[in-house]
Amino acid sequence: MRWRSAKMKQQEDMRVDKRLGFELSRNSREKGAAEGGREVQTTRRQPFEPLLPITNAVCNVMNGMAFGIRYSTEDEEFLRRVDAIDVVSKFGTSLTALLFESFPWLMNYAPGPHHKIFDFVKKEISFAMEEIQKHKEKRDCESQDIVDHYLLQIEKNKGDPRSTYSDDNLAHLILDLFIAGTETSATSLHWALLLMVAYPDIQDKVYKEIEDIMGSSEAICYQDQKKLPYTNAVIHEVLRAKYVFFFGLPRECVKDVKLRGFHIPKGTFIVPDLHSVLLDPERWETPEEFNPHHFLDKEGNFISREEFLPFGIGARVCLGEQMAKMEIFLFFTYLLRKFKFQLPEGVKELNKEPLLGFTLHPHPYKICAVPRCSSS
Ligand code: HEM
Repeated sequence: MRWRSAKMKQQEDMRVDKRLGFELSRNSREKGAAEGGREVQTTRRQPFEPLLPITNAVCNVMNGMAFGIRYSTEDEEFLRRVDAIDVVSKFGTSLTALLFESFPWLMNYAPGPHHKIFDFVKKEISFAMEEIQKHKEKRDCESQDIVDHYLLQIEKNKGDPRSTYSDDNLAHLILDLFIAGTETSATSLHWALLLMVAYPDIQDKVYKEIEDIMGSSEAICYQDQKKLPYTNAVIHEVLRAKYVFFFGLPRECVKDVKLRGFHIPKGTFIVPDLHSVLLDPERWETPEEFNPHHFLDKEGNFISREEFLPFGIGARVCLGEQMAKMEIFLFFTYLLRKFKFQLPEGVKELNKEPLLGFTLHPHPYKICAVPRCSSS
């Protein structure tokens, strides 16, 4: 089966059975994200680049969700896998990958990084296959992670010739989740810390709100975002102002469509431009500025905006939207409560422009994390 059609089929599986993955118990996701936040923390006052600890933490949350395993961030196997996932994600969002999707027969002959990628993919798939096997061997336990839930579906659909549930599809589906869900969330958090350093007043307001509302001892859970309107607005504004994709995922039109007078024939490739919505000057008061007030009313209450579409919209909206929102909220609040992030001595400012690519990363930067008195 071709790469693209195989991917669609596995994601369809996820949507068909709502209990899979994102309907897993909220507790396990929250616990995972909070533990991940702890891994990002550093008590070093020395300048450090936060991307690696953030990526490790996000990757570990995914490991927990998919396989029910958590690694020590020193673990060599874990670091090898994070590296492989990073390489595959970067390839998956590159122009070479788009070319490969469009002309697979041609790309098989062309030299380029995609040949190396296949080795990484094979290793990740065989890792997933081993984990699936281990899960099968101890099937007496309660269903806890994506593999457990999916294996249950394979069993239930045994004998149905139309069923697409299989070990192979499961392994590819998990790889897709790692690719779609690691770099995106990690990049958003990378932007969030940069912006907090660039706008220390906003950082202090977030800290004050968390301290005033939550106190310093209470653990924060995802529902608390309702009690923290300013913090919630800041996170939404990070996702809007520093949107992580250069352009949306390409889609293929499956039938002739008429849209606002335009005829779009079946088979047309559509590349959505979500920046046109997220930075629309007719919709946002100060589209180019980082301004949390886009999501606050005059009384300081959080307001949802229909123009806020970083996860897309419609039938193929981001599958991990809820998980990403939860992860970013929990990591962000955990870190801002523990540390004041600031520029290293002698550094005047950070570059707020993105590096151009399919995913829009900040330029590499270093910051200091100074423990907050009440939580150190
Ligand atoms: C800040 C974080 C994230 C952003 C901004 C984001 C954004 C998006 C966007 C714009 C799409 C395309 C939607 C469309 O075509 O209409 C998408 C698709 C997808 N996302 Fe995310 N995403 C994020 C995190 C995640 C996470 C954490 C996961 C999984 C754990 C995930 C899994 C997926 C999958 C599987 C698809 C393909 C869905 C399909 O084709 O039906 N994403 N995402």
